Amino acid sequence: MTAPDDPPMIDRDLLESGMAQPEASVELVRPSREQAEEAVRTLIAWAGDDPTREGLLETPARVARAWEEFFAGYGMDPEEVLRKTFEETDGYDEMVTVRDIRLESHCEHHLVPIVGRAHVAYLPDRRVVGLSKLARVVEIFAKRMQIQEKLTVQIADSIDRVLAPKGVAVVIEAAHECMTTRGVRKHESMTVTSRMTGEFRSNPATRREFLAMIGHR
Ligand SMILES: Nc1nc2c(ncn2[C@@H]2O[C@H](COP(=O)(O)OP(=O)(O)OP(=O)(O)O)[C@@H](O)[C@H]2O)c(=O)[nH]1
Ligand SMILES: [Zn+2]
Repeated sequence: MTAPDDPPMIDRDLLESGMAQPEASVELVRPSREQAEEAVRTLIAWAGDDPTREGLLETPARVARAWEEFFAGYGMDPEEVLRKTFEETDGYDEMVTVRDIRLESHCEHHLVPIVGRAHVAYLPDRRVVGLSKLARVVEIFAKRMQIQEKLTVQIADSIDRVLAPKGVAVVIEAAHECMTTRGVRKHESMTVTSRMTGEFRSNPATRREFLAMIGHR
């Protein structure tokens, strides 16, 4: 039996499967699919409806499947995706920018959608990465429970770590449904976050060039 003051345990299988973020430090025991569906039935009843009526009978299973999509990013390794690079670039050393990457995430406070766009740029140092991989990295971190600031940093820093470029810039513009459909209900509000590393941080001209590329006012 575990003594009450033992250090918290991390479920190793869960960590290795990638379903837990590495910074997790509390006990993580992954419930079964059936337990997850039961939790949905509980929420339906708590909201005031009858989970046994025909229209809602399959809802717990559908919600579980939807969550597998919404949170698929726990099972994926963004650094693995970035590891395949190309060095035959004929000396290309200007900025590479992929802008307007559609972003769909969920806020970790209310578990409701965050929807917007991400713009990702880097200044290559000899090697470049497949363009789709930048969008894949956005996708992997977005498909987790997030706050926009952390999402922005995670995308930029993973590219920085794996590609070791001269700099990385990430800007995210997004609407948070927890601010639009509930709570303060500010329908038009957009949250803009950015993370700049290397030359994007140290050189105002590089930063300006990037902001012009993504059409920032
Ligand atoms: N910094 C940050 N805050 C977020 C993000 N997504 C949602 N939030 C905020 O998280 C906060 C949670 O505040 P709480 O006071 O604990 O929760 P709440 O009572 O539901 O707050 P209200 O939304 O103001 O009704 C709210 O201010 C949300 O707007 C995010 O990506 N980054
Ligand atoms: Zn929220």
